[in-house]
Amino acid sequence: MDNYRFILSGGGTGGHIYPAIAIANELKERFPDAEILFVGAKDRMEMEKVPQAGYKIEGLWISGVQRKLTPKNLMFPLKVISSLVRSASILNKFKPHAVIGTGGFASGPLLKVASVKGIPCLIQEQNSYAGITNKLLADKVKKICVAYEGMDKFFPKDKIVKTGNPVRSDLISLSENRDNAMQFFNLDMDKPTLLVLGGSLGARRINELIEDKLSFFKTFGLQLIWQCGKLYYEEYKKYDSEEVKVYPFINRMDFAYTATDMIISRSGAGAVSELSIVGKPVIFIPSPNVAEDHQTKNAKALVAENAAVMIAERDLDTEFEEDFTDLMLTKNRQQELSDNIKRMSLPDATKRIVDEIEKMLGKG
Ligand SMILES: CC(=O)N[C@H]1[C@@H](OP(=O)(O)OP(=O)(O)OC[C@H]2O[C@@H](n3ccc(=O)[nH]c3=O)[C@H](O)[C@@H]2O)O[C@H](CO)[C@@H](O)[C@@H]1O
Repeated sequence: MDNYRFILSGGGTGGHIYPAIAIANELKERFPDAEILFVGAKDRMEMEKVPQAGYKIEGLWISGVQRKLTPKNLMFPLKVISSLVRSASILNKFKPHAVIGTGGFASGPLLKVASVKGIPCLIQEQNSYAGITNKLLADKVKKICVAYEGMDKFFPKDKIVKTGNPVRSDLISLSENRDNAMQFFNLDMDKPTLLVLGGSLGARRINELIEDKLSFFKTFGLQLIWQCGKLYYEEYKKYDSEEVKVYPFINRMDFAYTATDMIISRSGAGAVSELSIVGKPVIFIPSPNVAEDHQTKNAKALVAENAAVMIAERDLDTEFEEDFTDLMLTKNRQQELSDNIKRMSLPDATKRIVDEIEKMLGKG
């Protein structure tokens, strides 16, 4: 039988959405007749990105809880009840054989109801520090696919499988050649290119840094692809020029990774997994605003293997120019970082997760 029905749920940021899309693509590859439905949160990024990837999505009325007491929080219990009812109705109608959650608040109510109904559920945790939704679901689900060691601090040991993080297949084997990629961004073939990534939503402090260093980058003859984030685009689009290409969001990450010689990036779990596969020199600037400072931990794991450079936001003013110059001028060091980061990649993560889904279905 391969006319299975699967529901994938996760979202809020790209870090939860793209793993779900990668898993869906692999399910479609193995079970071409399978029906796939996504469930996300209304008004969040997944409502746009999932249909772009060719899948149907239903949106729940749900959001995270704010740390402070706000009017939005007063609505939270209502939202949870409404989402639980809506999840039950989606599950009754679609009758999935398995449900996969990739984190973010939308996956909470859906997987909760699915597990109560006895539908086999699997969750995938991208970070070395477990997200709250996945922690709450851990007892109810059958399997938990993780990317880091030591996750039994958060989850029951017997459910954990270390698979790595799913990466979209077009990023696993970059098939585009550099000329096409440069043409796509309208860049000069003969100049070195720096890619700046602020995570799926953009990063204010990285944008401020880049704005401040534009003439510094020019001294190296660099051209830039600068993903500033949807929220910040109005502020930074004025810098878009022949040598600096400013984007709210890059849909063709395959082109972006192919075009560039050097990368400055946040160290969200997805970025780290992708950049390990891409194998180019990276300077990580972790977000200090995430739970348990997990982006710093992600980046440090690479720095410990001499596979990337990391600069904390608080050190940017004093260290950035020196570290960047060092790396730009030392080709050997660039090569060393490229080789070492590539060694840390786990390119078959998606396949391994789908193997686990098959086992849950009693196959494989
Ligand atoms: C601020 C915040 O809460 N960040 C979290 C969020 O990061 P964030 O949402 O930034 O996610 P990741 O770094 O994990 O992944 C970003 C994903 O977005 C894609 N992308 C990004 C920019 C762009 O222009 N185009 C594009 O397609 C990347 O290719 C990648 O697939 O989820 C991660 C995974 O749970 C966490 O580790 C991060 O700490």
